[in-house]
This record gives sequence, structure tokens and C-alpha cells, in this order.
Amino acid sequence: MLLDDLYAGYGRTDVLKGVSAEVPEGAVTALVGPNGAGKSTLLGVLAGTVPLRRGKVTPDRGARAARPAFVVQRSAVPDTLPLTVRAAVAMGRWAHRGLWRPLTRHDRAVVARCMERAGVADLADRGLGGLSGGQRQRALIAQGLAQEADLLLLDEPSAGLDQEARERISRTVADIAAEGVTVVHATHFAEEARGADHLLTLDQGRVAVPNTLA
Ligand SMILES: Nc1ncnc2c1ncn2[C@@H]1O[C@H](COP(=O)(O)OP(=O)(O)OP(=O)(O)O)[C@@H](O)[C@H]1O
Repeated sequence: MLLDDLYAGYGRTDVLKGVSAEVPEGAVTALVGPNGAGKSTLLGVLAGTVPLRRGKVTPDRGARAARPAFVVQRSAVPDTLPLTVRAAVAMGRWAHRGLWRPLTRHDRAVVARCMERAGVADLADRGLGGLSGGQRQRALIAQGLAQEADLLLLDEPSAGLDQEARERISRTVADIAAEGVTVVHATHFAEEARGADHLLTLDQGRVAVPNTLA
């Protein structure tokens, strides 16, 4: 996917100020940079939730442009949401099924497979609110996977998690990319960024020069 001179922001302020970069297909791109650099804004642009003011995103050849799945920061999901893991992951099928249509056998198989891939199959009947941070984050990743998107966008999935939980998420993310999904993974952890296939460093709304870890 090619990002060409992207501008986006809120109100009168541009947050992204001419971001140009290549995001390789079927690989993990770590999106790094200090607080406020524009990482979440760029993810929002790629997800279609933040409008582009200028510039262009060219999807990979063969990929359908409008097939991103956005795994938002865990803090954006209320703790008290009365949902089991299975129900939360099944919400990922809404894009295919519509809100009130019952899930088909195929949908249920996809949900089961995605819980397996994200390592939450054994938690399927547990409530989201009672899970550990790492378990909850993996449930949200499973929900993103259930959308069967070409592009998986992860906004700091490891924030607040211990090293073991972070490593588990890194492995899951690498496996997903190995299956051909393009992953953009915003992170503040240098070890996660080093483990990625590609690096995109933002600084004050621009690609940092050089595009390396600080
Ligand atoms: N919904 C919004 N409305 C107005 N300003 C916003 C909004 N979201 C983000 N901003 C501002 O845009 C700038 C970039 O924020 P963004 O969340 O994209 O950065 P970030 O790199 O993801 O930061 P962090 O590492 O803290 O998550 C910040 O100055 C922030 O205050």
C-alpha cells in the first residue's frame, strides 16, 4: 500500500502533514513515534474514520480498498460491556452479515478459527470484563480477524501488558501477516518495533528522517 502526501487532522489543525511511505503487503509495519506524533490519526485515515484532507492511499494490487479492520485501543472498550468473548468476536462478522441477521454456519466457523488464532478459544464463554488485559486484547484482535480484512490496523494493543503478554501478541500479529494480511501496528515498545518487518516512524505528523528507532 502506498501513502502519498497524506494530510489529515481535526478542526483547523493538520496533524498529518505530508506523510508519504510504503506499507508492504502481507507484512507487519510497526508505526512508532512520540505521543501526539499522529499514529492514531494515521490509523484512522487508513480505517476511513478520519477524513483525508489531501493526498492519496493506493491499496495493494488485488486488494479491495475498503477492507480494513481497526482494533482500537483497549481503553476505548468499556470494562462493563456485558459480552462474552465469542459474542465480541462474532461482532466482527457484522460487516459481512449485517447487524441483526443470524450468523451462518460459515460465520460461526470463522469466529471459532479467529478465537483459535488469537489464543482465546478457551475463553469463549467468559465475559470480556472479567479477563486480564492481555486476554482482552487478544479477544479484540480476534474480533478484528473475524472481519477477514486485507488490512489489520492495531492501535497500541500491548499498552499496559507485561512482557509475556506482549510477546504473545507479537507472535499472533506475525502469524496473521504470514497468512497474507497487511498489518500496521502502532506501538511504544522498541522490542515490538524491532520484531516487525518494516518501520514507519512519525514525528510531528511527518515521517521521521531517518526513519529509524530513536
Ligand atoms: N479527536 C480529536 N480531536 C482533536 N484533536 C485530536 C483528536 N485526536 C487526536 N487529536 C490530536 O492530534 C494529535 C495527534 O494525536 P494522535 O492520537 O494521532 O497521536 P499518537 O501518535 O497516536 O499519540 P499517542 O502515542 O499518545 O497515542 C494530538 O495533538 C492530539 O491531541
